[in-house]
Amino acid sequence: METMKSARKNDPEDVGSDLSEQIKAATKDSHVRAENTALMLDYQKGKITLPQYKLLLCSLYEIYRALEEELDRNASHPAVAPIYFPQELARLQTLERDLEHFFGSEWRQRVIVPAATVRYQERIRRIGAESPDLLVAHAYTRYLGDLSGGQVLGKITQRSLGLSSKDGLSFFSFPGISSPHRFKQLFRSHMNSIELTEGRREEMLREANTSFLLNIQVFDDLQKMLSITTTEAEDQSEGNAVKSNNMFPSLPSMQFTVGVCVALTTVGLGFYAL
Ligand code: HEM
Repeated sequence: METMKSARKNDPEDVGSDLSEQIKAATKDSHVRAENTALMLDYQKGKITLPQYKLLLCSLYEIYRALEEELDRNASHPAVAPIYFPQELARLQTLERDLEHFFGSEWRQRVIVPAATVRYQERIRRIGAESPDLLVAHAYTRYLGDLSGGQVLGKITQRSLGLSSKDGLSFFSFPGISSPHRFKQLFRSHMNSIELTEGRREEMLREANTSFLLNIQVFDDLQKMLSITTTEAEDQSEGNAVKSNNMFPSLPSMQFTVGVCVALTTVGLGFYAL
């Protein structure tokens, strides 16, 4: 209680008592860091490439799979229920459509993610099992981000990749939301209706920063994967293997195999090139 009060007193932005205002203020620096990752800077410069976008989709798929499964499972939890908007927000099916567009009907075998994505997924699943109220922080970070800067990123993706239709861009589209601005206000007001003790509120702000950090680590890992694939497999055609010791196929059995191989040999493994 005391910590929160003094934190607020020292905050130059005079943050009020609403969770939505507090979470925005608490994650302001993390947001700047996320915007300044190499991947997001490439985005802002309109330099996103198809391999980058495809890899990003794979990680987003795994992140939203965990997030939306945990939100569904905890839909009636008193903290989760107010921000549970599957009709308007759910991204999993949009990501499946986009992945199928780029990888074909066998896309599930082609989903590869870096270690940071596995950590993010694990964090969401643990929160869902042990502290479901904190799923609010994860939903906030991803969904309000998608409805904010994410809307611009969608347009940039279409332009950068020279896509003439919206195929492959479902992720950015929210047909159930006519005004992202008004929907974000609704989401914020629902967040503000959640009853939290000061202790849980502090936890929530911490978790939101953890969520941003996990996103940053995913973006950084994706850039590393890309530098490996571009230096080692530049111009390789689809289907050729590339080397990496930081990529995880998303199937658990495959992850285990990869883990064992990496541990035993520390040599790179073969994956399909993007
Ligand atoms: C190129 C990178 C990015 C740009 C240009 C960008 C831009 C923006 C802008 C302009 C807003 C304010 C919109 C408004 O006030 O209505 C915003 C809000 C937000 N962004 Fe980003 N963003 C980027 C990356 C990210 C990332 C990577 C995340 C998290 C994973 C994120 C999460 C959020 C959240 C949660 C909000 C809502 C803040 C609030 O109102 O509480 N953003 N972003």
